[in-house]
Amino acid sequence: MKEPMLQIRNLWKEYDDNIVLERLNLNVNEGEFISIVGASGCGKTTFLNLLLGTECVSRGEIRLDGQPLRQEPSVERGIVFQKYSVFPHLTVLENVLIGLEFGSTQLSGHWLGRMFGPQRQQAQQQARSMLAQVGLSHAEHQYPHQLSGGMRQRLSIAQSLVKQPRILLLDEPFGALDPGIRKDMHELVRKLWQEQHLTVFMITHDLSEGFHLGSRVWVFDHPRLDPQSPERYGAQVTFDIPLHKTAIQSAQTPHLLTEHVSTMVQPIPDAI
Ligand SMILES: Nc1ncnc2c1ncn2[C@@H]1O[C@H](COP(=O)(O)OP(=O)(O)OP(=O)(O)O)[C@@H](O)[C@H]1O
Repeated sequence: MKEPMLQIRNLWKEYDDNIVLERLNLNVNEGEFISIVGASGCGKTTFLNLLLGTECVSRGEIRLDGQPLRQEPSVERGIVFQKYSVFPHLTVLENVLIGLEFGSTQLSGHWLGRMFGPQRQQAQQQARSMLAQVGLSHAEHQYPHQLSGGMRQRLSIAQSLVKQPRILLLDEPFGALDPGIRKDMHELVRKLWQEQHLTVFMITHDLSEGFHLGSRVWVFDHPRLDPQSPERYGAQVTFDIPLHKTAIQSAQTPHLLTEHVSTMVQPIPDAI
């Protein structure tokens, strides 16, 4: 049997006395789309930061392809935040290009600057193709302040995906968007997930969005809580809900989804 792409073993994350996450044991296969839901402050973003490598685990480990995950950001992992992370003084095309420039001109830890000649032409081609995929070809010379919220979020996605990561981390990516635009973005993310064979982790506060897009839903919660000392126990994944294609389709009809999910909910055995 194929080894899971990501293996999370007895993972703990603490900030001083604050235990944020405890005893996470999870496997993720390549190509899964994990929707992450849970109460505010229970450690969802912290978990994403651990996967990204901007935070270190306190105990336990994360393995990628059987090897310890590098505790620093790398091109195999891209992230999109709720707040637009684009550079305001660069055009749409330059915003996508800069990701490629950062990636390709690093030497001995120093960023040497811009690409030139054929290398730049190739990068421009790659950036334009990415902009076409997110539907922004017509806006390549515009600046971020000239774009709508949805367009800016498309740009953030293009910026992350142009480096062809295997893992895409989405931290409430659509939280600030109007419902109509969110729907368009759902279609875009679903298309990119399938076409680019990505493994996606998406935090959302919108349960229906999580069920609609995910192939699996994780619920982060505190199985143990000390009201006198809330920092004493960390959150765990208390429910791991696999959603097969039929469930994703039935997301359009919530009552069917509820019935389907109730037969598939899998409490995590060691969550107490
Ligand atoms: N760098 C840090 N230093 C100290 N404590 C931190 C740090 N980052 C997060 N925390 C703490 O970790 C806990 C979890 O925060 P986190 O942002 O991961 O929660 P969340 O579930 O993503 O919340 P929300 O849904 O509101 O975004 C909080 O108590 C927070 O104060």
